[in-house]
Amino acid sequence: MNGFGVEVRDLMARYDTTVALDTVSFALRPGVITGLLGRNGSGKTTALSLMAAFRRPSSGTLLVDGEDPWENERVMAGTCLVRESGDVANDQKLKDTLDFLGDRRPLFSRELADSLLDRFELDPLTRPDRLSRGKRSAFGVVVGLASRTPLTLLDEVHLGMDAPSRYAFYDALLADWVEHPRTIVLSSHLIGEIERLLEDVVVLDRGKVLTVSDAETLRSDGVTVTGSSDAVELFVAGRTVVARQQLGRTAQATVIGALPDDAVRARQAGLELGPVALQDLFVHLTDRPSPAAAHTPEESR
Ligand SMILES: Nc1ncnc2c1ncn2[C@@H]1O[C@H](COP(=O)(O)OP(=O)(O)OP(=O)(O)O)[C@@H](O)[C@H]1O
Repeated sequence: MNGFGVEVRDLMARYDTTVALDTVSFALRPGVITGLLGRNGSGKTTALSLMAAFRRPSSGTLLVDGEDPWENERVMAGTCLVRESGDVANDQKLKDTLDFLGDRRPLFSRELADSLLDRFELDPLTRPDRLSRGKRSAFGVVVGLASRTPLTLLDEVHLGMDAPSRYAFYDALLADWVEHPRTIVLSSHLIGEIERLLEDVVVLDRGKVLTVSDAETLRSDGVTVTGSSDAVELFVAGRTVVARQQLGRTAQATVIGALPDDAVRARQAGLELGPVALQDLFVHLTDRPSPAAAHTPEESR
């Protein structure tokens, strides 16, 4: 399998008095696209910065391709972290940055970079500080994908990009990963948009690991039930419903905790079962009801 694996054991990261990661353990499978998900401040950027050796852990073990990444030339040359800011020299022409990366990164593809510049309508002779926010993000995407590093870490890189550009990014990422498999970590709040790309998922919450799973197993924990409102309500009575939708007389409810006889019961009731959106599961997993709201019945969304 191509790509670097990552092993994280009892990892702690502190900023003065703030504990950003609290004895966190998980592994990233080599050659797999993993979603690193979590609410604001859950520790995603910190975790990615540690993997890219931008920071040192306070304690614990972090291995990238079996080695400590800190000041490790081989591992650092094989790792590319692109953050929301783009992580590129602002005062250099895009073309010069790409020339520099082409010299420095052995697997860098200038052909891919040029085709992505075209796709995102980026002028190679301009500089990042003259670009709009979305175009600057798009250039971060160009750098991240064209580097083809064995470990590619993309931290909210799509911020500011409009929907057509984001979808072009997702398509390009998937197409290039299929041709050149490598380990890619995607951090994003737009879970609905990226979920089709993700094979594995790590969910962080307040500096702790909430879930580590392959996306399919995670999804199989829930089910959507669609049909006439009354039948749906009867089916989900007493169960954990995390989302509801209503279209005329047809209702859809998303239930967590699939039961073995769900398929039979649904057929008998004339209901259709379907897969759960990762976004709904994520909201459920990371939900923190306020004390006042904890006793109110579940509301329709
Ligand atoms: N430079 C810093 N100095 C002090 N505290 C920091 C610093 N960077 C992050 N933190 C704190 O560490 C915790 C984790 O932050 P981090 O940026 O890793 O979260 P995140 O999941 O990437 O958040 P977001 O989704 O909002 O980008 C937060 O409590 C944050 O306030």
